Amino acid sequence: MGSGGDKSNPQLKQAICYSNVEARRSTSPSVIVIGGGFAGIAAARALHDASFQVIVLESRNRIGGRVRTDYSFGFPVDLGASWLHGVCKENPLAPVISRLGLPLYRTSGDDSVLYDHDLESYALFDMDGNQVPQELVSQTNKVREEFPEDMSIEHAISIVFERNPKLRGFLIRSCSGTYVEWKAGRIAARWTWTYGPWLPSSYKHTCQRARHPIRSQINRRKNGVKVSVENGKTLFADAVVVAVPLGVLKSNTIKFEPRLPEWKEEAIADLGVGIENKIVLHFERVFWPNVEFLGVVSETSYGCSYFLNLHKATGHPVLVYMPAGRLAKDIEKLSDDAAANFAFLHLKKILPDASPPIQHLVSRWGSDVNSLGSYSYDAVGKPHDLYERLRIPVDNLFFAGEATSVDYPGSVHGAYHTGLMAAEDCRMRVLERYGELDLFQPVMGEDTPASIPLLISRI
Ligand SMILES: Cc1cc2nc3c(=O)[nH]c(=O)nc-3n(C[C@H](O)[C@H](O)[C@H](O)COP(=O)(O)OP(=O)(O)OC[C@H]3O[C@@H](n4cnc5c(N)ncnc54)[C@H](O)[C@@H]3O)c2cc1C
Repeated sequence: MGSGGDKSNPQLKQAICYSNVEARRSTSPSVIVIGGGFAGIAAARALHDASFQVIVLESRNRIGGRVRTDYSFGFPVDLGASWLHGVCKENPLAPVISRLGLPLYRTSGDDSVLYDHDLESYALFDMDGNQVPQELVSQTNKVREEFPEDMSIEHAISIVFERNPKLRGFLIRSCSGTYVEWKAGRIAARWTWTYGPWLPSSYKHTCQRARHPIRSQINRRKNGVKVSVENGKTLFADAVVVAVPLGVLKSNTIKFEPRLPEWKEEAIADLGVGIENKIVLHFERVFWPNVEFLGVVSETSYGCSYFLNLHKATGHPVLVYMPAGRLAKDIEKLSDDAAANFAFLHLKKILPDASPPIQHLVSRWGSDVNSLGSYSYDAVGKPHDLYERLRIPVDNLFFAGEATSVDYPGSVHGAYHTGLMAAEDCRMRVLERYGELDLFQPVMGEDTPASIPLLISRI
């Protein structure tokens, strides 16, 4: 059995420097990017292209962050992100994916591609193994669309009950068992989450391989920033882009000197971080129905489950169990074997003849010190401007990452987009200081193709 646990390396190793020295003057500005996920790499790339000297500090021995593809089964499996949400509408990553010619596989429920989403692709079962009628599932989606204002998910579900008392039993169970539960009672129901095309051959293609460092103290100075990393090494630059996860910012692993302003600290404290994990089960053969998702509904949220059928998109006999919220947190306390067994027992409830998996992978995004959570979320009753507050620069410190994205929080394209925005803010600020506005290239290159057709297939 393989383990999907991310082998983090908190020890400082070495910094990676993107150097294009020939192309620069000796006065070319410098930036340190902390965090090599999509946000950090996007910022680093953009600033490098704008003639900055860029150092990326990354605490794992890989880049990609919450995008992680595992090949131990002999084919790619994503333990973090795998969907490109809203890709046909306004996903800023779409042109990158197109340029790389990566094939996409379309899954159900995207409100742009599949507005008439094909609910036949879902299969929810109750504890007796009976399939839950599809119209019950669609009611939850309908409520999501109707209520743009801030409200808890519990409240939203109660509205469905008022309107459709006969749905009561089923709805509470099916909702609490899927992605709603992981936010339940705590997240504001803004209903912006959409399901979109999915990239079966993994996100990894859009990252580059590299190895690097960190753990730090950031000292803001009038003329630049000093970053002291845990092995005693000190780096100086004109600016810093902080692109670590919100969970890491909350943990205070990175010290800011002087302290960040109160409004920024509040944003870090008040935005929520939720957990969702993937337990990937590799079987000898397929024995389940040909649907995209298999769900189990039950009286308690712990009895509910949600499996993604990778076979439909990849042809491999793989199911991905996706626990969220408190359940995900509790499962992280189990060993990999016990976690896989827990998922398998859920599967046996609906498919009693299921044969055990031959391999498994288990993610632990909540306890991994390099992420400390899976996604940011907007908590009920908290101010609505927290994502923006988290993004706003503080002097020569710039912030990027999914939790700084007003438009697309909790997503890869949100992270990517904020990386580009932070790079542009950084470029402008440093230019103000250098006073040579024509020296550097704009960060958002004009050569970005407006639209390249995406390769979206449906097997
Ligand atoms: C299970 C799961 C499924 C998901 N599914 C999807 C999906 O289908 N589609 C989608 O769009 N999004 C999805 N997401 C969300 C998406 O993965 C994230 O929003 C996105 O990858 C975040 O990118 P980021 O650059 O902001 O942060 P990260 O990718 O987390 O990058 C931050 C980087 O900072 C590094 N770091 C941490 N601490 C330090 C430190 N002290 N010093 C230096 N470096 C540090 C980390 O190692 C990491 O590389 C999913 C997430 C999870 C966990």
